[in-house]
Amino acid sequence: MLHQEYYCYCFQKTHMVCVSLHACVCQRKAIPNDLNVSHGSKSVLKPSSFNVKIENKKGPFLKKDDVTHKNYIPDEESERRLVKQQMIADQQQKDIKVLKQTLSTTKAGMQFMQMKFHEEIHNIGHHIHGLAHAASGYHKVLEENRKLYNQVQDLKGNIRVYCRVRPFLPGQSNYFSTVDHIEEGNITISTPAKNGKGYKSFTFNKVFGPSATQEEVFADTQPLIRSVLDGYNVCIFAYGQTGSGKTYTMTGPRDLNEHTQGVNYRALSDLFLLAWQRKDMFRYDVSVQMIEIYNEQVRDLLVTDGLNKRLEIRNSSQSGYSVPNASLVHVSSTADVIDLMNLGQRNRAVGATALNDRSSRSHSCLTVHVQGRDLTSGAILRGCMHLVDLAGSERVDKSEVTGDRLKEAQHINKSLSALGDVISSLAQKNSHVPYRNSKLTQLLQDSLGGQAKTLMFVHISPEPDAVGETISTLKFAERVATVELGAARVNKDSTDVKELKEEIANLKAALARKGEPVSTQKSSFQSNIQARNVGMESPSGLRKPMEDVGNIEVQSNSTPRQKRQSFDLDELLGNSSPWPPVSSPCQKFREYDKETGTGEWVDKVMVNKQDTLHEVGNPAEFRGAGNISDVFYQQFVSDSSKLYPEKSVNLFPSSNQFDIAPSDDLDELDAGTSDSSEPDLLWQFSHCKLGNFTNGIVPKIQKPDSKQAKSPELRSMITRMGPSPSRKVANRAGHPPQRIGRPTAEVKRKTGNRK
Ligand SMILES: Nc1ncnc2c1ncn2[C@@H]1O[C@H](COP(=O)(O)OP(=O)(O)OP(=O)(O)O)[C@@H](O)[C@H]1O
Repeated sequence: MLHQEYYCYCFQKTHMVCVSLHACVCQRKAIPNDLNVSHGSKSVLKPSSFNVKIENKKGPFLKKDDVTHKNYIPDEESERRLVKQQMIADQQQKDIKVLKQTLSTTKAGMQFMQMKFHEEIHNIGHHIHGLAHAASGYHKVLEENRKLYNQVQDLKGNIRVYCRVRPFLPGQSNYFSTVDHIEEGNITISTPAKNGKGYKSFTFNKVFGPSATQEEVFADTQPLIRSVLDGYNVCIFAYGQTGSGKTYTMTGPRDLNEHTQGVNYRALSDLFLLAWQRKDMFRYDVSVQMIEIYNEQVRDLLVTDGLNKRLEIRNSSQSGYSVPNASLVHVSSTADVIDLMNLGQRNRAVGATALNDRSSRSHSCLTVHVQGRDLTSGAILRGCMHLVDLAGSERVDKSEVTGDRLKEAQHINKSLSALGDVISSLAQKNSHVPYRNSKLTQLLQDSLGGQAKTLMFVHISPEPDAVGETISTLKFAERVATVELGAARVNKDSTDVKELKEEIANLKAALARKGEPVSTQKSSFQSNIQARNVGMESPSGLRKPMEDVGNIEVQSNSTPRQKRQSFDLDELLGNSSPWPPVSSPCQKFREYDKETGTGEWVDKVMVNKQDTLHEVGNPAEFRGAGNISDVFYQQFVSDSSKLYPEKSVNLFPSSNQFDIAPSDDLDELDAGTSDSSEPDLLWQFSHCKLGNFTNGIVPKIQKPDSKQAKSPELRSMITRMGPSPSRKVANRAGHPPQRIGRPTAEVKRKTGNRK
């Protein structure tokens, strides 16, 4: 502003100077005539070239007489004129001086302005540079924000949602895409509207455009997958309308190569790589299951005999497995995985529809179980990863399916709508979540409502005629993104907890023994081991399903009455042999475990609740569980070789199905856990409420006698039980052995509260 004023001022000055100069020139024009007249040939003022020119111009018009005549002008007059001219000359000198001054002031002003101008240009340059810097940092900040947002979501446990847009297929090159633009986590879809075009934007954790490669997609998924090795449960599922690219993302195209491999292959390769990198710290065992849900039936995709067993989905918190009867195959290299997946893909139900010539007609799930043993602390980490390729939703009028295909489509749509209901309930934080309405939601129960890290790939097709499905798919995905699972938790067993679990397993084995005649026990055990070995050594390399190998207790034909008798402590103690070295059964188990390489797939809930154990439980009380195990051990296992191997077998999840002293609580718990909550098994064990040992772990088919848990024999036995020899040393160190019966009432109350 200041500069502008100054500039105006200078302009005015300059203008004035010009006007003055002009006046001066005009005056000067008049001078020569006067001078000539007054002095004749003696001119007072030296004629300038200008004057000369004027003179010359005027020359032809001046006559000789005029000049002569003028010589007669009186001196007075000429003097007066001379003075006047002198005055004019003086005045002009003054004006010139002023003009010179003005000129120099103007010059200075101009210089000042120039300087200011440069200064300003420089400042603007700086400013622009700053803006350019800020602009370049803007994307960095955006990226940072996205990361932070993801971290916050992780903390809240939100389901992550990545969106992927399929490119046009060959032959569709002249189609218009409905995807208007993609920016970071934003995707805008152009929709047909009454008056021209409308736009709808959606925000997700990440959006992959049509040109995104399999490698790029995996790079953003890798950290999640890697956390399986750290003991987290992970679920990645692909959702979208039929033909939108779900199988492509999860598995890859038909002509599979290193570049086109999907998330499944890359995930397992990466797990092996990481396991190898950590080999000095951890020893990992990786096993794989692959199933599909076809027309609401669960089928094993890793069968080689072509037989289709009917499989059941269980709450995995009870056994560590969602589908315990499905083949579980130990894998130790990427090549193993590729073989298995190829087998699974061959067994999968696919069919041609008008929308996809190789449409998946089932939901497939590849489950990877990882168990890591910390070589220094002995702690066990257990992670499980579901990689789910859902069948695509389809409008049967478009897919033009009939007959079997139509039936499949109806099942697919029904189960996807059940998934939608579950998501809605979770998003609204309803107390009841209808997981039971479909096999798919039962399978995903732990991943959608548990403490897993869950990622959904939502797929969309870019074709204009799919825009309706695209919008509804994206709306569903936005809803999924609002579901909070709670922060994911690591499944980690400290060595203490591991020991306690082993003792619990021993106890269960002993209880099982008590109710069986010795001959039956032996044959039962042998047949199971045989079954196991057959599974291990089968040419296909596939293991026998878990239920076949670990379910000795279930096969027990002992009656509840017989079991109840087993709790008579006097009888137990009376017949007891000396304390065996306590380490031996566990040691046996470990050796067996090493041999088979199967690992101890133990109940997830037990692990998850170990903190609770430390918080609320009296360690001495907890140790009591070991006493029971030891007592039974003495009572029934004089020949330890008969028992120990079985104990190791019992450590497998299906051993949880052992039923001895169920209570009324059981049914409630079972019902309660069926939909959303998980039983707190370890907590119950930790309080040595023997009657509760089987809570939540008995299959419904074995209807329990609820009275037994509260039998007086059992109570008295618990009350009178002393510490285990294994814990005697600890007890002697200043602590009197604590009786475990005393806190029963309190324990009962706590157990009740937790339900
Ligand atoms: N990102 C991609 N790049 C190249 N081709 C792709 C991509 N995604 C999908 N395709 C191709 O699109 C077709 C349909 O993909 P795909 O079979 O994976 O769909 P889908 O969602 O699994 O279908 P459905 O639900 O019917 O099984 C296939 O030919 C596949 O190769």
